Amino acid sequence: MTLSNTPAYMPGFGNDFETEALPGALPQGQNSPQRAPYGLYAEQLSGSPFTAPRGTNERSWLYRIRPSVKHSGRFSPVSLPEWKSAPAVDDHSLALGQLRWDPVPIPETPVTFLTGMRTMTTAGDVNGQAGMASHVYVANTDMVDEYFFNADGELLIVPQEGGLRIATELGVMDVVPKEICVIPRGMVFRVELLDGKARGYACENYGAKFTLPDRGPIGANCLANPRDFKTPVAWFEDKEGPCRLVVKWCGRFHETKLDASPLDVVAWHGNYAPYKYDLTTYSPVGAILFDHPDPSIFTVLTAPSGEEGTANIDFVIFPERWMVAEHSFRPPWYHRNIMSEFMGLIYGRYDAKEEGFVPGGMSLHNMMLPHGPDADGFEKASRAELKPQKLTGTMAFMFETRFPQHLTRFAAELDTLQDNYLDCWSQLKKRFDGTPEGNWD
Ligand SMILES: O=C(O)Cc1cc(O)ccc1O
Ligand SMILES: [Fe+2]
Repeated sequence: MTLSNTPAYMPGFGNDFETEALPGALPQGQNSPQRAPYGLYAEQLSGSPFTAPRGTNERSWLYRIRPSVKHSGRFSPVSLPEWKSAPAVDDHSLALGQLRWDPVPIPETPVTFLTGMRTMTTAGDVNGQAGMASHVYVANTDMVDEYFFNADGELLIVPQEGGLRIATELGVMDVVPKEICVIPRGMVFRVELLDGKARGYACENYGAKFTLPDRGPIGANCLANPRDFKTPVAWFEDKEGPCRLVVKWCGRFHETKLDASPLDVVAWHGNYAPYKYDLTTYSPVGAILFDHPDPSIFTVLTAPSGEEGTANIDFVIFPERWMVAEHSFRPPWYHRNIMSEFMGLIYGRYDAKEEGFVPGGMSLHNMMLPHGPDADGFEKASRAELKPQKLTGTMAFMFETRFPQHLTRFAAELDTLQDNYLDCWSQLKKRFDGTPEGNWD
């Protein structure tokens, strides 16, 4: 492990941060002094066009031992065959339908966060900077002398089993199950495993960055509060020796050799930075008298598409909470949706599917395909005594996108695909018998 102590963080979402790992390393009052302190090189990393409006303008100034351009020679292609990009309308013979999978097993053979990335779905178009990919990652080996950056999008990581130590150019984050993190497009990082092995989900966002949803009439508080987002303080390694930088660029992978660690940023300032967030600090707001609201009330982060109210991606959670709605069917309703829903379960049970949807598992309810509670869930909720009930031991999430999610061949042929998923609805009975009460025998 790179650090002996726990990483330190600065609170806030999208703040203009400043941090230095050595005293006086960060220039004050200007970005480009003739000679930067400690003989560091100044380098700007732009996450938005220079001319983006203030609200979406993102860049950081990095003061580093060597400029990023000092890598050896041209890039050469490498293959990471299970990491796919949109549009990837893979050749597979799985028929259209609602889908669910058990967890992807963590292999015995060595696999890192990078080589263990397995794409389940792709949506939109990586070249058009619109859409996303849903991945699972499985890992049992640290990335050693190996670094990565993704020019195609930011990466939202949702650990499900095993913690990750993510050493980025701007600092180190430990991210454990029930936490998430976001690594900006273009930022170099390496992943080590805090528990020897790891599994989780990742959403690769090709479009505009994730931001906090507006709260509208909810007001200034609740949902995800900005101060609960944590950005790491500056940290660097002055490490010489051969290493490798892998780059994802327009769906393809390339590598170049380096003779020193690229994690050599001694100080930085700006608002283009990685962050993590503890999902248990999310303050859900819901129905406190009757009915079941749309799941958008549980949005943690939203990535806008440019069309108002039509997200490129919403990252939504279903956290522990009180259920108090009177005379209401409390679980999710049956529905069909223009948006496409990829779901995962971090721990516990999901109220609409108490069986079959297991931690580490996944489901896909694609554009306009009907879904809702399984037959058991419907029966139970239709007869439940409606006293206040705490929904405990549960944390599911959804990557919901305006684009249809195309299945990869990996996902279509995965051993853990549940052949019998549709059966969960087959026992739903006809209750209509012409009487206003219906038949509840
Ligand atoms: O399909 C799902 O389980 C996710 C979901 C949950 C909810 O409470 C309402 C709508 C919805 O799509
Ligand atoms: Fe749904």
